[in-house]
Amino acid sequence: MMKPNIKIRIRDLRVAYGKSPVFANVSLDIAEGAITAITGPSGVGKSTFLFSLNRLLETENQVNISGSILLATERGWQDIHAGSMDVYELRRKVSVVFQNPNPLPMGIFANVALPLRLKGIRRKAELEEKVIRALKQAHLWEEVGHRLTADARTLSGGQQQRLCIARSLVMQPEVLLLDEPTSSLDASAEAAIESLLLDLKKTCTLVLVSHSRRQVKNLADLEFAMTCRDKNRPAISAF
Ligand SMILES: Nc1ncnc2c1ncn2[C@@H]1O[C@H](COP(=O)(O)OP(=O)(O)OP(=O)(O)O)[C@@H](O)[C@H]1O
Repeated sequence: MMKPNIKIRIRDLRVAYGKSPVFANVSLDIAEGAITAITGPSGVGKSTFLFSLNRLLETENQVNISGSILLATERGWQDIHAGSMDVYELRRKVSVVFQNPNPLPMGIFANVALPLRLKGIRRKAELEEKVIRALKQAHLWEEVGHRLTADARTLSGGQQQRLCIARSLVMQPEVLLLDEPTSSLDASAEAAIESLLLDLKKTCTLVLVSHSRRQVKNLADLEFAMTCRDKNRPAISAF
């Protein structure tokens, strides 16, 4: 079997809130075009790890991050913490889908078009083309194509989550970070998202935090389990 290309290279990563570390000494490679699952008990730091990959933790107070996270780009390896890295550009390339769907209080089309509008795209034809493509890619077009102006909050939970995935996909991300994306959904909505994720790895690198053994077994190409090394200091963990 050919060795996979590496999309994200993480070395000696340590994250602490104030003085207390959540984890330290985390080094691993995320393979390109694969689904990498991050598993482990509640509170071990899975979301913290995931959100470090597109600098989302910087919105938290008192967070201390050390170590390196390198992203493979068309210009070679780029350190995501380098001064030359534009954080908005990073988050366009490395996008997040949260545990609970978070559509904005506006129409279905408007939700998916929002990142494009924020980037200054105004041409109607371009917006339409990109939004429709993202909705199709997110396996949602068939269900919503006839009611694009309806409030996104009228969609079912599973449809809302696929809408949020479409909102990420509209910027054509290279990496999708998924934080337990199906844990708030029923079994049929979960199955729809799982088949979508398998499809997406043709175009994206996926990092999936999951609690479900079944999901990890069915979807993941690789798994990293976060564990607490020491019961008395459960904040420190390693893969
Ligand atoms: N903003 C914050 N300030 C301080 N501590 C935090 C903050 N966010 C998370 N923590 C702590 O960091 C640790 C790891 O939390 P995190 O949410 O990453 O764990 P997790 O493995 O994703 O948990 P779960 O599976 O329950 O979602 C926990 O002890 C949590 O209380």
